Amino acid sequence: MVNTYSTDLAELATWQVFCVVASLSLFASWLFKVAYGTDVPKIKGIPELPKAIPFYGHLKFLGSDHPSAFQEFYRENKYEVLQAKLGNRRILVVNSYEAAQDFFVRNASATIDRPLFYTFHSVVSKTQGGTVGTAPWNESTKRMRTAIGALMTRPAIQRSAPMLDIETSALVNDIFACAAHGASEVDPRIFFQRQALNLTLMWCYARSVSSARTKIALNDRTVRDDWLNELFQKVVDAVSAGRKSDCISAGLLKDTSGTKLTEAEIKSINVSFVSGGFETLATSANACISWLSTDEGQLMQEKAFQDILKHHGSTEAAWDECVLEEKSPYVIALVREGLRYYCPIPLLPPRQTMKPFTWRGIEIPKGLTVHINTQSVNHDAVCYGPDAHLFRPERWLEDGIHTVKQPGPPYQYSYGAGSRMCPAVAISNRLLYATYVRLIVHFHIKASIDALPNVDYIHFNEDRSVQSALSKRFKIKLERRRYVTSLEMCIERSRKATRGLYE
Ligand code: HEM
Repeated sequence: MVNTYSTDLAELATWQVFCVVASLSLFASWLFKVAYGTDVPKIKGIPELPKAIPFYGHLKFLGSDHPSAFQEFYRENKYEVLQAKLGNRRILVVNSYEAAQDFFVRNASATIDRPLFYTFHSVVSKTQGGTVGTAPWNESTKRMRTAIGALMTRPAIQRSAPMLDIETSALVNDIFACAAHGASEVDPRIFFQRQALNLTLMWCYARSVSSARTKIALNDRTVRDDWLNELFQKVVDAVSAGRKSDCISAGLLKDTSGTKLTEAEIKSINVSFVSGGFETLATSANACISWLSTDEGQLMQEKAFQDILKHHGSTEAAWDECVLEEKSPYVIALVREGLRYYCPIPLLPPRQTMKPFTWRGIEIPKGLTVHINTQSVNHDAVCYGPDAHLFRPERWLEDGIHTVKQPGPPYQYSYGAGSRMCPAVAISNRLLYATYVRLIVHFHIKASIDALPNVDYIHFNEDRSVQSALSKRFKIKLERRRYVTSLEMCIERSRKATRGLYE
């Protein structure tokens, strides 16, 4: 007779073994998925970076400077678009100008979304709310972009001229004073940072900051967040009390149109403006001035000076008009070349595909993260010619010498392109134009002998592991132009014209 007790035990043992094996296989399959899997499967037809490792994907292979690693790979292998794994996220990186146009301009509606990142959206952005530049495409983002569009019209920018006047005039005055009126050398970085920060603060909250507070605000995120909340609350109080406050926040709070924004959305626009504007503008201006200060740059300053006089008429007219109109083609070219050459954001904030589309016969799926490698696109020799690696404003002018025709809008990718392109292109170009004009008409900008700038388009950046570039420190000397004596008069005229406009 069969012993039922021992049969049961045997069955139990088999069952236990089965359960252990099943659990182990489930665990192994889960582990494999976590180690090697990606949110979107591999895309057929697009080359993938080599040397992915479990869990990290290509993060270690890419090192701390992702744009340069991708750019190098494009140069060596001619891969205009590459795929890579960052942890378990599959990304596409676009490295050539032509492919960037295909993805962002010709397929603008398919690349309008932005991905959600746990760390950013759940942790970092808790303090001030997210920015428009990191928000996925939804009804709220649509409303915010519409409101921003209305703030960036040509008449709105013309109305901002006094703000630009105050800030560019303050920059010239302060930097010259700090350089002991030409007697000593000066590190210009903090002045450009303060100019950009003040511009966005005035715009959003009708307030500016002292240099001491700029330093604290630049270095301490918590202080900055508290302070932005404080500034916003002041505007809310002023609007509730019926007091006049001439700024974006007040305008949006009082808006009675059908697209009225919530307070959280208005705060988000403010934070987007302050964070979107201050690092980018300051980096572009600082880097361009570093180039101008070199020996080669002296010739460019001279060409710019002559062109400014030709198109504005006189130094004084240029000082007054530059905040209202960009008349000098050479300075316009200088602004454009400065942005092309020194990318304030070398790898653009990611987009996410909203719908599938076909690119050169390859199916690009929905829900895929796409980055534009601006550093690579802006130095793409196929688009800009064999001298793409040189800083040459003349490439944007008809000079009859150079045969490669430069691209039309967006000219370069530092502002991005397509449906989520930077909405502040016109005002940023105007501020950079006015800054260069006001410095060039009064000074020869010369590099320091001991603290030379690094003018290389990759190595100018102090920390290549972070999203926004920041120029390494250097010093310049400001020598007054010999026959131009109107500096103090110009500064005084700006001061009088804008007195009492802002606190
Ligand atoms: C030289 C100056 C600037 C540069 C190089 C720059 C660059 C950029 C770039 C690359 C993007 C992402 C574009 C894309 O995904 O295609 C962006 C977005 C944005 N920028 Fe700028 N920016 C500058 C100045 C400013 C200023 C002054 C403001 C506001 C006052 C501003 C506000 C924004 C906003 C709100 C977005 C988000 C747009 C969206 O996601 O829909 N930017 N900017």
